[in-house]
Amino acid sequence: MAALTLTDLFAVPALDRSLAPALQQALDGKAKPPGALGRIEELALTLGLIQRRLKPIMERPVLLVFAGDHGLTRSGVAAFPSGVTVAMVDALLTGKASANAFARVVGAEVRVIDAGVAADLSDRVGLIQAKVASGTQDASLEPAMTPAQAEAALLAGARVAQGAIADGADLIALGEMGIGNSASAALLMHRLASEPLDACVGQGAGHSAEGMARKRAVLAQAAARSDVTAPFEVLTQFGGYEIAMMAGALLAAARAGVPVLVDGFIGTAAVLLAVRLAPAARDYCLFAHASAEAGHRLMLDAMNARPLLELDMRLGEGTGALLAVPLVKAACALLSEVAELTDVLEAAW
Ligand SMILES: O=C(O)c1ccc[n+]([C@@H]2O[C@H](COP(=O)([O-])O)[C@@H](O)[C@H]2O)c1
Ligand SMILES: Cc1cc2nc[nH]c2cc1C
Repeated sequence: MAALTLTDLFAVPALDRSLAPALQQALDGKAKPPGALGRIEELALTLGLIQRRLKPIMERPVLLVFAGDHGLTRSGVAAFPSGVTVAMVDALLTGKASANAFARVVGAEVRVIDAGVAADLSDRVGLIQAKVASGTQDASLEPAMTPAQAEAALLAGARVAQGAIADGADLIALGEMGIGNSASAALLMHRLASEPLDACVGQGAGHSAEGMARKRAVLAQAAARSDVTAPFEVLTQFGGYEIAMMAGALLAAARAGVPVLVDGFIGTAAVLLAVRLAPAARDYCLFAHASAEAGHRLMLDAMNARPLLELDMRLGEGTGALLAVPLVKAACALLSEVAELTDVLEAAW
C-alpha cells in the first residue's frame, strides 16, 4: 500500500447523512415517548451516521494516550517538572494511572505512545515508539518544531489510529500526557479560535498566582514572536508532538468512519487543529466532557460542540473521554436492543 500523505489525510469525506431519516424513525419507534432519551438519542443518531448502520455497534473502545514534552517548560509555564511526563508514561504502561483505572471500569484498552518525550524510552515494554524529537523547542524563543517534524507527527498519529482500527477498535478515545501542554494548547486556541490570549490561558496542572502571571507573560512573548493563523503553521510555531498526533489520529479515524471521543482542553485543541486542517472531521467527534480548565468552554463553542458530561475534571490522559464510553455504549444499545413501541403494545393488548 502506498504511504499515507498529508493530502490524503486532510481529505476527510463529509459525513454521509442519508441514513438520518431512517435512524430518526427507528429512534421514534422505540418503546418510549419520542425524544424521551434526550441527548442519548442524538448520540445514537450520530453513531448510526458515522458507522453507516441502523444498529451501531460499540464493542472495542481503545484509548490512545500520546505523550510529549514542551520546550516552553524551560521558560517556566508549568508548575510540575517535565520529568513528570516520563513518570506518568511509566504509570500508564503499568496500569497505575487514573486512565488505566477508568479504562478497566468501562472495558476499554489503553495504548500509550511516545510522541516526543524528552527522555530515552526505547526500553519501555508495551510503549508505541513514535518519537519525533525529544520535546519541542521553546516556543517563546523559536518555532516549536520544523514543518517536516509537524508532518511526521501528524502522519505518525494517523498510523497509530489506523493500527488500532485494524485491530478492531470501533471507538477511538484521545488522551495525552505532557507537562506544559496546556500552554501549547492555549496558543493553538488563541490562533485557531481567534480568541484573546488571556481567555485561552488556564491553570493547567496547577499554578500559584505568581505561576499564572509567568505563564501569561511567557505565552504573550511566544504569541508576539509569530503572527501565523494558518493551522499547519500554527502547529509548527507552537507545538506540540502529542497534540499533532492526536490531530492525525482523529483525521485517520474520521477517514475510516470510526467515531472519536474527545477529552479535555488539550485534546480539544488537537481537534480544533484537525478541524481547521480538514473541516469535515468535526462530524466524527463526540465531545466527552467540559474540562475545568479556563478556556475549554470557549474552545468547544468555536466548534459548536456541547460536551456530554460536566464533572469539574481537568486531568487529561483521556479520563473524561473514558467516562463517556458507557453513554456511547448505551446509545448503541438503544438502537440495537430496545423493542418497538408497537410490538410492546401489541403484546400487552
Ligand atoms: O484535559 C484537560 O482539560 C487538562 C487541563 C489541564 C491540565 N491537564 C494535564 O496536565 C498537564 C498539562 O498541564 P501543564 O500545567 O503542565 O501545562 C498535561 O499532562 C495534561 O494532561 C489536562
Ligand atoms: C501528576 C500528573 C498526572 C497527570 N496526568 C495527566 N496530566 C498530568 C499532570 C500531572 C502533574
